[in-house]
Amino acid sequence: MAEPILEIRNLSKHFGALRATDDVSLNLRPGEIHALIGPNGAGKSTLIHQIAGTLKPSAGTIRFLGRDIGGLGVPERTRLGLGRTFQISSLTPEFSALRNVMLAVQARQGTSFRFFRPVMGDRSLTEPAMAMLERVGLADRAEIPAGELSHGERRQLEIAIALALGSKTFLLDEPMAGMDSEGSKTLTGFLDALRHEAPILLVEHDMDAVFALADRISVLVYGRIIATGTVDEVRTDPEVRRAYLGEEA
Ligand SMILES: Nc1ncnc2c1ncn2[C@@H]1O[C@H](COP(=O)(O)OP(=O)(O)OP(=O)(O)O)[C@@H](O)[C@H]1O
Repeated sequence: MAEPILEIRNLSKHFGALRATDDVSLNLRPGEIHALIGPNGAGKSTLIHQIAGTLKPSAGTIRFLGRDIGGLGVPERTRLGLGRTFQISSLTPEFSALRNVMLAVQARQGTSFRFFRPVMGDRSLTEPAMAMLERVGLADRAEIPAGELSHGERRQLEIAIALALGSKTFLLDEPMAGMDSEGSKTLTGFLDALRHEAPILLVEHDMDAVFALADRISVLVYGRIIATGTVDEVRTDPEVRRAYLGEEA
C-alpha cells in the first residue's frame, strides 16, 4: 500500500478539562478522500486546526510527506503543500477569477517586484493561472469578479488558488455548508476528480456527499475516533449507529 501523505499519531487537544481531541490517529493516502464525521462538538474542526497549524496540539505528532511538521507555523506548512481552503477572505471579491489566481501564481513565483509591469498582460502569470482555472472547471468564468461567482464556484476558485500555491493535500472543513442540492452535487463531482490531484481530508455534515465521495470514513465522538473504515464498514458498525448515525443509517 502507498505511503500515507499525512499521518496523525495520538493527537490531543485539551481546553482546560475538555479533551476536544483525544488520542486521535489517522492517515491520508495518495488519491483518497478520507472523511471525518461526527456530531456537533466532536472535535472535527479542532483536529483540522491542529493539522493546519492554527492550534497547537497538547500531545501527538503530525507527519506530512514524511516530515514531522508539528513545530512548523501555518505559512511553512502551506509552503510544503498543505492546503486549507474555504476561508472566503482569501479571495479578493472585486478582482476577476483570473486575477485572483494570478496573485497566487505570482506569490508562488516570488515575483512581486514586477508590480510596476501591467500584471494582466504578463503571460508568465496569465497562462499558468488560466491553466489552473481550466483544471477546476472555471475557465469560462475567468473574467467574472470573484464576488459575483456562485457559492460553489467560489470554492472551486479557492481550490484553484490553493493549487496555484502548490497544495498537494487539502483539508476541507464543511465545503458543502450553505449550498443548495444542485450546488453540492456539482461540488461533489468536482471533489471526486480533485482527489486524483491531491488527497482530501474532508469534514462534512452532508451525508449524501460523504457517502458518495469517501474512500474511508473516520467517526469522531467526544474527541475520540470510534471507527475507521469504508463507507459500508462504517454504516454497519454497531457503535457508529448507536453513537452517531442512529436508525437512519
Ligand atoms: N478555543 C476553544 N476554547 C475552548 N473550547 C473550545 C475551543 N474550540 C473548541 N472548543 C470546544 O471543543 C469541542 C470541539 O469543538 P469543535 O469545534 O472542534 O467540534 P466540531 O466537531 O467541529 O463541531 P461542529 O460539527 O459543530 O463544527 C467543543 O466542545 C467546543 O466547545
